[in-house]
Amino acid sequence: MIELEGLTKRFGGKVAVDNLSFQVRPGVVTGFLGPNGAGKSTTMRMMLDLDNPTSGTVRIDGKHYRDLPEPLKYIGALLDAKAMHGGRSAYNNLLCLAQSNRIPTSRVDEVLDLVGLTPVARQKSKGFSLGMGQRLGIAAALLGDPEILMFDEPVNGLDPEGILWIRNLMKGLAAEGRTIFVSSHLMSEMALTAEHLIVIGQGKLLADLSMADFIQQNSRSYVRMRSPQQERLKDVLHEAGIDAIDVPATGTLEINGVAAEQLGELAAQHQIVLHELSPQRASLEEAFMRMTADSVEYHAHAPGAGELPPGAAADNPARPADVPAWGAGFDATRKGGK
Ligand SMILES: Nc1ncnc2c1ncn2[C@@H]1O[C@H](COP(=O)(O)OP(=O)(O)OP(=O)(O)O)[C@@H](O)[C@H]1O
Repeated sequence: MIELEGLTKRFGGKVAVDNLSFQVRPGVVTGFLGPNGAGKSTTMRMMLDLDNPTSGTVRIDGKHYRDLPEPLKYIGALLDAKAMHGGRSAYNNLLCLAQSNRIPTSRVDEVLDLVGLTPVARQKSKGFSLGMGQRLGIAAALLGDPEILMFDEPVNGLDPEGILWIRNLMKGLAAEGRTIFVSSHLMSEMALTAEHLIVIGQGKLLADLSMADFIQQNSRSYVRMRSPQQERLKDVLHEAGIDAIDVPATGTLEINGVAAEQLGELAAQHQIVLHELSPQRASLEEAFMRMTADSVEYHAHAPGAGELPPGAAADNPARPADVPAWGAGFDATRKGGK
């Protein structure tokens, strides 16, 4: 278990982490999300005592990091895969870590095997590809067989097979009852890996909830309809008092707040042929973009480019102007702490 209480970090006048309080619980993979510059790495560094908080505390299994007798046996972390000594072999990098943390040498071969680096164990790590470097960093995190593991962007540089491997590894470690805390910008990957989410923006807590609740509360669901008798369908919907949004790009209609069953029956009553009748649920990416739209520090302003994915917020007529950017269902009282 990791517990943060009022954690704050200022760099000069800049507040990088702003009064963060949350817990990371064992037995599930907890995803850590936030736009660029939100304060994720700074938070993780303070969790590992690599940065001093301006105020607030982090406890690892109830203790401050510096009071853990052999920290690697409690918490393993992959923060920067390039932090390894390039002139040393993969084996020697891990051996040094093992010896300085009183971890049996036999564990070095075990973790090398676990991450698939045994064939290159004696090669200098400076010749490693990005993906091999990530695997070595993960091996180092696993060395002390810790109950808590933290990974900052662990799938960076990994190929699809490597991404699948780390996903299964993290899920497997969580299933063993360990605490797994992972940051990633790859929303599709996070959606497949994490069960719980902590979301921050400009250093502040925006959400602390399950993946399912996060998506449900921060995205709209709607029904998509397509018919070869589209104009007739629009008239029928209009007569029934149902608002349909025309999406010319896809030749579809989008309907909010009416069940697909009801729409299908209405079409059938009027003998309208349907080529599509599909309930839509937004992706984690859309939910994330909606929630963090107000706290993105660095916007790209390409001509004509929207800042949200298709269907989200600004270009989405379904989102009324008075709905806050984190979505209609999101409980604003959750902002800043549970
Ligand atoms: N050593 C430092 N000195 C001054 N400012 C810093 C320092 N480290 C981080 N910051 C600032 O603190 C804020 C949070 O940075 P941090 O790297 O923690 O964000 P992040 O969420 O990890 O971002 P990214 O997703 O881009 O990695 C940023 O505005 C950053 O510029």
